[in-house]
Amino acid sequence: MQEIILDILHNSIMVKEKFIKANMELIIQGADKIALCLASGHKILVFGNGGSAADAQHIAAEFVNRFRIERRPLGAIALTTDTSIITSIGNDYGFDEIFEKQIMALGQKDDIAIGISTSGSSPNVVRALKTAKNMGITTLGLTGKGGGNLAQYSDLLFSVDSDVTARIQETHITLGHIFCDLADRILFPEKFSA
Ligand SMILES: O=C(CO)[C@@H](O)[C@H](O)[C@H](O)[C@H](O)COP(=O)(O)O
Ligand SMILES: [Zn+2]
Repeated sequence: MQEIILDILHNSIMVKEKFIKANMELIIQGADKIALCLASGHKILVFGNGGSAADAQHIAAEFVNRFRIERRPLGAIALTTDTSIITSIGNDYGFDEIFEKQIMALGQKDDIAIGISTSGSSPNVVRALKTAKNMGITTLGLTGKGGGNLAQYSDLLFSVDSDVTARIQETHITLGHIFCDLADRILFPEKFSA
């Protein structure tokens, strides 16, 4: 058992480290886009299924409430939380449209859509990101190896080189925290000076 635990830990560290070192510039570019979007009064729309739905909510909460510094609330909405919206769209149109219709309702040009799918092939995430791109919304795809169908609709693609869902998710939430930290530093530099 101890060997298994240590193997999971080691793997989690390796996957994260490899991803971050290989994508440093891309990560900074993503944080810049997020900061610019929020500075201009636009918002982040974030969505995914299962563990990635939890990640979407976690990331939105950091922006709306706070991360590590005291600052004004920043605009972010997880499209995974309103059960009336999700069940009515799912019931009347189908599960594949639960995020897409919310993007159509809430999204505005120059917002940012963050679609999270470890396989890159969840139809509801792919459809929403495609529609967002067509609406002039900047699209960030957080995915696993290769990026699947999500890749073609992602202005910036954050593809984690692993095929283990849990390891990919662990890297995604680390990336989410890095985005929050960097966006705060770009938006509120005075709060970080000594
Ligand atoms: O958290 C986990 C597995 O770690 C699961 O709940 C997982 O998120 C679900 O199976 C999702 O439906 C997988 O979707 P996706 O990441 O391939 O888009
Ligand atoms: Zn999980």
